Amino acid sequence: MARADAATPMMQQYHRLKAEAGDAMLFYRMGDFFELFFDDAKAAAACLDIALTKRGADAGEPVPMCGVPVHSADSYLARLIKAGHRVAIAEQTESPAEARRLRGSKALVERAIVRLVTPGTLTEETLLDSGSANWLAAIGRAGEEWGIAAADISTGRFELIACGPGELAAELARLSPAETIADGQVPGLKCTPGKGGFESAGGEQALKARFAVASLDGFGDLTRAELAAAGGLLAYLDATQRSSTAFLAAPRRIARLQHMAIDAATRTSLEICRTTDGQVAGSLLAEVDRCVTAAGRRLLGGDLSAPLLERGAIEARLTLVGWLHEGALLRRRVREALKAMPDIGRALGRLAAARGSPRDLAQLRDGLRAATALQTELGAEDGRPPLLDRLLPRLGGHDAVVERLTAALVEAPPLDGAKGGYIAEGFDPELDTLRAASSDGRRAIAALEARYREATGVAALKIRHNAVLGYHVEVSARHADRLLSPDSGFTHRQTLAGVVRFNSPDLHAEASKVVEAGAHALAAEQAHLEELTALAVAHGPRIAETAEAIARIDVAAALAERAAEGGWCRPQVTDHPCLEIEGGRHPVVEAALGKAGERFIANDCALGPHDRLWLITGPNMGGKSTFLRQVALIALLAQAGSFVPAGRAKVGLVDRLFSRVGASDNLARGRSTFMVEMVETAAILAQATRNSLVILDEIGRGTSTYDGLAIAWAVVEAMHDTVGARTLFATHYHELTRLADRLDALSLHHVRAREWKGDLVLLHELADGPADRSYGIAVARLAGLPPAVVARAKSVLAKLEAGRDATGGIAAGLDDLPLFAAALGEPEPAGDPLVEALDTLNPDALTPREALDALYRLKALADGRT
Ligand SMILES: Nc1ncnc2c1ncn2[C@@H]1O[C@H](COP(=O)(O)OP(=O)(O)OP(=O)(O)O)[C@@H](O)[C@H]1O
Repeated sequence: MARADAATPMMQQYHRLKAEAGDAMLFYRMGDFFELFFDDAKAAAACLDIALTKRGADAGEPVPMCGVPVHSADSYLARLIKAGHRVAIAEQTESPAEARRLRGSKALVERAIVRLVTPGTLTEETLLDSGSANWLAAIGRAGEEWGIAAADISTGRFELIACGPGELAAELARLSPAETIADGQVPGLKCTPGKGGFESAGGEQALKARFAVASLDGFGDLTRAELAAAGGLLAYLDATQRSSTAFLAAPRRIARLQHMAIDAATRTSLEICRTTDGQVAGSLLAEVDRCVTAAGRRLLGGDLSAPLLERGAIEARLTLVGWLHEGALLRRRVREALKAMPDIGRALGRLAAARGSPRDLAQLRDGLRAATALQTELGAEDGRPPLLDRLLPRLGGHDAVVERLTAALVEAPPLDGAKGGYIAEGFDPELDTLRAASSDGRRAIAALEARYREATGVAALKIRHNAVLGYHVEVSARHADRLLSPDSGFTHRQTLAGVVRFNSPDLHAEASKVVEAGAHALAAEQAHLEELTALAVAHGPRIAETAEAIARIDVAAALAERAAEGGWCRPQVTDHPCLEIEGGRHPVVEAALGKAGERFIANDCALGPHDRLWLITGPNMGGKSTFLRQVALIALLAQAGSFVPAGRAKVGLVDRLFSRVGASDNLARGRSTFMVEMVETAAILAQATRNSLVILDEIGRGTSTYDGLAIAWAVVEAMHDTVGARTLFATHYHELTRLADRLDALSLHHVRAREWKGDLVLLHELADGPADRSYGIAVARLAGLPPAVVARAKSVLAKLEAGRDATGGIAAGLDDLPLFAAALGEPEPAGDPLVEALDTLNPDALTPREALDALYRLKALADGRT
């Protein structure tokens, strides 16, 4: 392609492969580089910040091109995948020498796409985050039923989930897949098109073939939608992996209603595994995580994303955490042992995907050996919890594999198998002979060097080796003459600045022996590598079980550690819909305050059938949001099987958790946030049950005062009367506190504040009853609003309050409303001009200057009225 050659055979081959790659970028292997052409080159050069060049021509136009070296391709791949690209890898499937031998001197090397790299089908360490699972999710459908097949081929986990139309989004939110595929569009979801196979009969066949079973009964009673999803998943894995088979353990069926339902908005709002801006740091996961293994970290993320619903399973986890919590010494020993364990789950994933290295085998050897040692150690402990007794057998049973790997491998094998040197001495006598021959040869060459030095009298003569010349004699240019004479026995090979290189018959003979023995030794090692890999993969399902058991023990020990560190308590879990927390704290806020040397104020909460809705008022910055979230997080932690940041906690099982924050807190999202808020509130009213926990933070404040109050009012009534879920409702609408007179199971609470010498002191302490006043102006002053404005606002407020008292306030008359009266839909009474003027103001949209003007206008209005 170096010259103007319209459709060279190579370009034809490129276009054919590119057509096959479809919308994926094509990495076209040329020697030591992967080259990209045309639009791929432009996009990749921009994304990777590498040089875009032009080369040759295609159809008369120069071809844009860029390339990445093969040896560092992984890091470039990682960046492209992160940026949302998919990449097809076209490898040379024969060597140039073979091509020439078969099809003549100008023959083009054959190439084929060996793999499609997509976000959900990665196995390389460098492309993956060690601390989180990497799910590929396929969505199947049969009538009204939906199914999800999810695989993490980096560890072989495989889940099947049946769900109804309304549950799909929440299940996917739990998995948070790196890639979601479907056959066509799924409303409300971003999916990549799959590679076909999304139908139940084919899916059933594919599953049977994959796991070599005659019947799928052993996997549970799979729905047609699940089978269709599995079909699509397996077809996609085959299409992307091509030259190798992705590792999958037998599918695990995730039963419907096995987990607390948490929708995507709630996950975001509670910042469970990531903060609102996508970081792990600052999330609940980061604050809880004391795992010492990457597998433990992945499992903990999964646990917090999917709290359990079954009391027995939760208690089993809590008992194990409790046991390790009490046994501080044992916990330390266990954690020390775990810390040294390699990530055998991912090592196995790489080996199974035929991308493993000798080091991965050594990791299995060391990891499995350590697992057996841990089994013995824990097996000797008294009073083991039942969950541990179920885990222990899974840690062992690897003796034969470990023995074989121990005999076969050197202690610390290289990451790259290409150069050999990983099979231990004494494992294979033939290999040892070949190695001896090669090292004899190298010794002979060393002897030859000494002999040549003597014969030529050139003390600085050296025998060197490089990839182009192989073994050769090298002398400095000054001494070259002695070797250049025709009868010297040396043949000239190369002259460089300063040095001249030669060959000789003796050297050639010895070198051939070395090279030949070396090549045979390498081939022998390669054969062993393949055989050992096959052995490990055949043993794979058992290894995957061990990896999971290790992760479970790590998570339990980590949670015990976290509890000990923070003085957390074991929650009591009950089926009764209550939520009693004494001395509860928000783990993330507490840690942040702790770093700044400040103390977190613990608060209590007591929700039950007769007091299920708490209406919380109090000043801005008073700690309302923090309190709401800490209660939700404590319930979530408890059901995930963790101790909780409280002095005492009793948690009635929560089937669904909802958290919503009023629109004005989310202005950054830039959509009609009030609309979003209302849609989400509607979803809660439709989905929450008596066993749910709902936290609503300033719902209704994204619109005008009257509308907002009216909506908040109606939502509180509906939560109380119809839904009956345990609810915490934080609001600035003091008018809502009147609802307490009418709604039996509603109680009033406030975060305390005090004005001291004219300054506002926020106590962050929850107390019974409504807040006495709103302190908005005091907070504004705290925030540094100019004294003149603060003073002016105070006098406006005084007037407003006087007006309000005279008319009965903006909620006047609501007391007489029958519940859900149609009257709520009627227009508001012709209002006070002052209130109406206030109503038209949107503080978020005002500049300070406009705000001041507005205050003057309001004041003028008020003056006119009195
Ligand atoms: N229990 C507590 N102990 C100590 N500090 C707290 C506590 N709760 C909250 N805070 C501090 O107060 C800040 C504000 O809390 P939060 O956002 O919960 O207030 P808010 O009442 O919801 O305010 P707004 O009404 O303006 O949204 C927090 O960032 C934290 O620093």
